Order: sequence, then C-alpha cells, then structure tokens
Amino acid sequence: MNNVTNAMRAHILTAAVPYIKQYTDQYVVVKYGGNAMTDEALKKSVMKDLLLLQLVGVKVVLVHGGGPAINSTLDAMNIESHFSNGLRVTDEPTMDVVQMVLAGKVNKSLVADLVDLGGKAIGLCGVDGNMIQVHQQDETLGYVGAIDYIDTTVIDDVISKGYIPVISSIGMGKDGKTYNINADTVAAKVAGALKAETMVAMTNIDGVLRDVNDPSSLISKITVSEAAQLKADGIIAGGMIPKVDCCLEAIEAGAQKVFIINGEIPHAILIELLTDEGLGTMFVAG
Ligand SMILES: Nc1ncnc2c1ncn2[C@@H]1O[C@H](COP(=O)(O)OP(=O)(O)O)[C@@H](O)[C@H]1O
Ligand SMILES: CC(=O)N[C@@H](CCC(=O)OP(=O)(O)O)C(=O)O
Repeated sequence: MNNVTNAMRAHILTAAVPYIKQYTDQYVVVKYGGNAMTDEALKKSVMKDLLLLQLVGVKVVLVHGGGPAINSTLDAMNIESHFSNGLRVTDEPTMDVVQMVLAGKVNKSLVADLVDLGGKAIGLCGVDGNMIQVHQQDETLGYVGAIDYIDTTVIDDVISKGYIPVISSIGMGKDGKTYNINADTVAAKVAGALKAETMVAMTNIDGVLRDVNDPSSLISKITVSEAAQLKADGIIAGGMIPKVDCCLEAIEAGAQKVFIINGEIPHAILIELLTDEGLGTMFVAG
C-alpha cells in the first residue's frame, strides 16, 4: 500500500459514496462461520470491515456459527459428533458444549475483537430477550430447534444504542430448554424478520460454482427459479444446498439482496457491498 498516494485514498473513499448511500440506515445481516472463521488474523480483518460498515451508518447484524470450534471441543471431551443432513445430532451433553462454545468462546471472541478495534458490540444468543423462539425440529435430532418466531426488539434496542449485535445460533424452547440451530438458518430468519436490505453469507468458497472444482465457473447472479433448477441438476450439492436454501428463504422473507461470498478473500464484504466489483454469488427474486 506504500505506493498509494493520499489523492488516491481520497478518490477511493469518494468512489464508495454512492454505495454507502445505498446501505446507510439499512440492515445488513452478515453470517460468519464455518472454515472462514478459523483464521484469527482473517477474523480480525472481517471484524474491522464490519466496524467500517457500521461507522458509515449501516445497521450491521452479525450472526455467527462455529461448527469447527464445537467439533474440536467435543473431540477434546471425547464426545462423538454425529450429523444428519448437515445438522448436528444434539443430545444433552452435546447441547451443553454447543452453548458453551457458541454463546461463550466464539461469541465473546468476536465481541472482543470488535471492542479491541474501538467498536461497540454486544453478544447475544437467541435466548436473550427470548429473541429466537423454537420448537424441537425432529425427535431424532435431539436439541435441534426449528424457528417459530424472531423477536427483533433486542436487536433494534442494541443497534439504536450504537452497538453491533453479535448473535449466536441458540434458540429458546417453550419447554424452558435451549436448542441448537444451524447458523445459516438463523441468519436467514433474522434477515427476513428485519426485512434486511442485504444478507451476506461468508463461507470458504467463492460462491456457487457451475463446477465445484473450477473457481472460474462462479455464477455471479442467480434468481430463485434458477436456483431451483441448479439444485435439481445436482450442480448445487452438499453443504451448498442448505446454504442456498437459506439465501432463498431470506429473499422470500423480504431481504432485497443476498450474497454468498468467500470470507477468506481479504475485505470481501467491502468489495462486494461498496464497489462495483461483484465477488461472489448474488441471489435475487424472480
Ligand atoms: N455448486 C457448488 N458451488 C460451490 N460449492 C459447492 C457446490 N456444490 C457443493 N459445494 C460445497 O459446499 C461447500 C460449502 O458448504 P459448507 O462447507 O457447509 O459451508 P460453511 O462451513 O461455510 O457453512 C463448499 O466448500 C463445496 O464443497
Ligand atoms: C443444528 C446445527 O447443526 N447447528 C450448528 C451450529 C453452528 C453452525 O451452524 O456453525 P457453522 O456456521 O460454522 O457451520 C452446529 O452445531 O454445528
């Protein structure tokens, strides 16, 4: 960056103004998790980007996962991990670990990064303020919650006081128990409930690829009906299926734009939102 002059810096800032105007006072829900969250330096860089978005007036809502961190803690405690269709089979001891890792370790480390960078952030999970209300999804999955309702009151309260809400994917059951929820699902439901301008799902691949082994085959824009066809053709497969489903759900629930981007690319979110360069896959209605 040494050869960037001050005039160039000023030009870069002013070039972002039309994009900033588009997002000012709008909700942008960011899902961060999976393997894109395991690199500490990258995590700090992503938090810095979110802080910048907040400073230019975006109502940033961070929803996080932490599947890899849960897996390693379960391993260390000699508790086996089991998944069914991408969802963690969550018995009582596993739920204790999920809550400890997501609402404790991961949530607080994201909040600490934001605070350390000079930002204001508050860590929450769906239990706080009865924000994410769930019922048991399926008996065979144990404590996995299906979302009935998102109460956005706490999110708005926190934002109105100048904080970024940092939300972990744990829900509250009517039975007084807490439940584990896939973090992509939470992000989509939160984006829908807020009628967010944008949801950004950060993962460790560039977006939806026509050929998963060919990074140059990125599909930059997908409508809801095209996504259904790509799934039927088997092009969208594996872990990408639930992710795309969540993106479509967010669109159908009222989010204007939804992106899957590669969180491993430095400043991916700023490039996607504040420049004319589209990095990942954008989902639109239609
Ligand atoms: N068409 C596709 N385009 C991109 N990724 C795909 C596609 N089909 C399957 N995948 C797989 O989906 C994975 C992303 O899902 P996942 O690993 O569950 O993400 P995360 O850990 O971020 O939640 C990719 O790493 C890739 O292996
Ligand atoms: C029910 C269910 O599977 N919950 C997830 C919650 C965390 C998550 O979704 O984390 P990533 O976004 O990092 O994958 C789990 O236990 O792994």
